Amino acid sequence: MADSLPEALGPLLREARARLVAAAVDDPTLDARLIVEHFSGTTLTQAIADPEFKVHGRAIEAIDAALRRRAGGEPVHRILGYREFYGLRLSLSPETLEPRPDTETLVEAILPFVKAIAAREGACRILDLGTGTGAIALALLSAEPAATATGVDIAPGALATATGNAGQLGLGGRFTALQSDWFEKVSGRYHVIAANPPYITSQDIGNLQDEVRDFDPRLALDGGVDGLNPYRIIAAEAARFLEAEGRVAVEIGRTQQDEITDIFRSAGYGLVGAFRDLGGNDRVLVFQRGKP
Ligand SMILES: C[S@@+](CC[C@H](N)C(=O)[O-])C[C@H]1O[C@@H](n2cnc3c(N)ncnc32)[C@H](O)[C@@H]1O
Repeated sequence: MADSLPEALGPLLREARARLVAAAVDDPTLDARLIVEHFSGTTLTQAIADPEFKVHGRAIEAIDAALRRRAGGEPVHRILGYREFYGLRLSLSPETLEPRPDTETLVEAILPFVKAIAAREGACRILDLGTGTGAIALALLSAEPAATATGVDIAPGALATATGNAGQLGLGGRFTALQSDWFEKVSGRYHVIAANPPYITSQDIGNLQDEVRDFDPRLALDGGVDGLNPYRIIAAEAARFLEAEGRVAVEIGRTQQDEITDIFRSAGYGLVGAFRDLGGNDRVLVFQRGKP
């Protein structure tokens, strides 16, 4: 049985960090802070200004339980139940992928086009395929007030979470959730089709970091035998749902740029933008139909 946690905020943070160091957690300082602040409702400023501040017993119990889960390998954001994405707090659920900072590259890549269309036409319609928490759609809606988005997912639990997130962020009036196997139930035409589809090969799933393999849903990760199945479907079917001059923006695995460009070229699209993530990896491709 581990020692009980101190009540005073400063020592509590130190002990929380020490437990995570002992469990060889990757970033023990940050995770200890996130857990203590979340369950005690305190801030770093408070810990510095008033380290003797007493945290109440129920919060200590919750922090203790959360530290045990983290030490047992559960990702910190799964324990907190939310993750920040593009400055938005998004709730997670068992059926949603944890949105990653790499995916913010897609938002940044397509946002200038979304804004240009909204300025020219007074509206921009976005289709977010495999919306998960709603991350991509909601980030774009938060940045462009004239945009509307339909978030598609095959997982009903993901759509419930995305709808909840849209409501929490005051974006519910411009976000529609649609349960569909990719385009199966989609109708209408969109200026932007965005997707961060599953792109890990089925055989590589077992080699992923434990925190990804054991806690992100398999449906959000597995892109089939070569990891490219969802891109083939999107490239083959997007044209019927795109406005003239519309763009398709996809997140990709870091080694997939050439193969995915070929898939879209064969379907009549040209590559009009390629973007790297902050780690310098190829991460986002933007296509337009009829371009060389
Ligand atoms: C990599 S996750 C991306 C989630 C979110 N867009 C993000 O970037 O954080 C892929 C998403 O595609 C969804 N998905 C998987 N297969 C699908 C299908 N056949 N039709 C629609 N969505 C699917 C999964 O449920 C998951 O939410």
